[in-house]
Amino acid sequence: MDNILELNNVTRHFGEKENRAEILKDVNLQIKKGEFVAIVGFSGTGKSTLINLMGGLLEPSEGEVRSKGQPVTGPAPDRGVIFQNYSLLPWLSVEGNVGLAVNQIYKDKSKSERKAIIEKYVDMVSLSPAIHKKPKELSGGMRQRVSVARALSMDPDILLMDEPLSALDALTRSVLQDQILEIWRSTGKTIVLITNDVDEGIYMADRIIPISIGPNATLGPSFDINIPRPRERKTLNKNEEFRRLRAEVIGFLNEEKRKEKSNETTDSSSYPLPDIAPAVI
Ligand SMILES: Nc1ncnc2c1ncn2[C@@H]1O[C@H](COP(=O)(O)OP(=O)(O)OP(=O)(O)O)[C@@H](O)[C@H]1O
Repeated sequence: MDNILELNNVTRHFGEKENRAEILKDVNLQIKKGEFVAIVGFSGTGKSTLINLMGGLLEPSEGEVRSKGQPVTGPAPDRGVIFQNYSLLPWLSVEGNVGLAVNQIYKDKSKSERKAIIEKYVDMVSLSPAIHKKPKELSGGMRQRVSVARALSMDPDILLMDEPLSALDALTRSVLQDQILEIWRSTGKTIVLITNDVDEGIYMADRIIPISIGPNATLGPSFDINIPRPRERKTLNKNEEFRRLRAEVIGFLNEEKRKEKSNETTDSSSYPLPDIAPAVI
């Protein structure tokens, strides 16, 4: 099967000369249509940079991103991005926020057709009773559902999710995990989920890929998750495959942390002496 999304030797830095920061290096990734891939890593390693590259919101410094075989040169409606911070317009209702995307994509449709599309996606995330509410009247989980509905309303082939659930409490988080899984199952979309939670990645995805710690962060090995669906949340941590995968992915991440620490201690320039006067004995 052809890859719907491909990253070939992608490198990305920010700044120039003494301010140059090497964030990602030689990132290679192939994603098949309909796959659910989770990318997991520590904070600040370059996960958002990676999703922005996939979404066409950032350009690679080297290498290329391809979507359905074509080079990605900017954002496009077939790649919907869902951000961690919801990014809703506070003065618009749920209907208005989802409508922004719908009006942009379905310019040729009549007002009533567009209204029906908005309602369909608001319903898909179970927010119909709150359709006229403004973001400040919604909980964090509800706001995130609005941003999911907004991304879905453009009917993208690929949903790129940048830690969409990390600001939510555990209970809301698990409800939304299941809602996203149901949307994935019923629509057949391809999903890339960035997360800082290994368990979440294994519960939801077909594959989980840890990302190393930068500078020059890159993707680690890809672990296939051979746990039948639907996965039973309550008994998952007793599942042998779950435990093995969890140990391997956490093992990779811990080893990364250990390497980072040992680099810090051998590099005296990044290990300044404390600014205190010696004690008089
Ligand atoms: N536009 C930018 N200019 C300069 N540096 C940037 C820019 N965007 C990101 N960075 C740097 O790149 C590194 C990776 O950032 P990124 O947001 O991709 O990490 P992350 O893994 O998503 O972090 P978190 O999990 O905390 O959201 C950070 O050191 C950040 O300061």
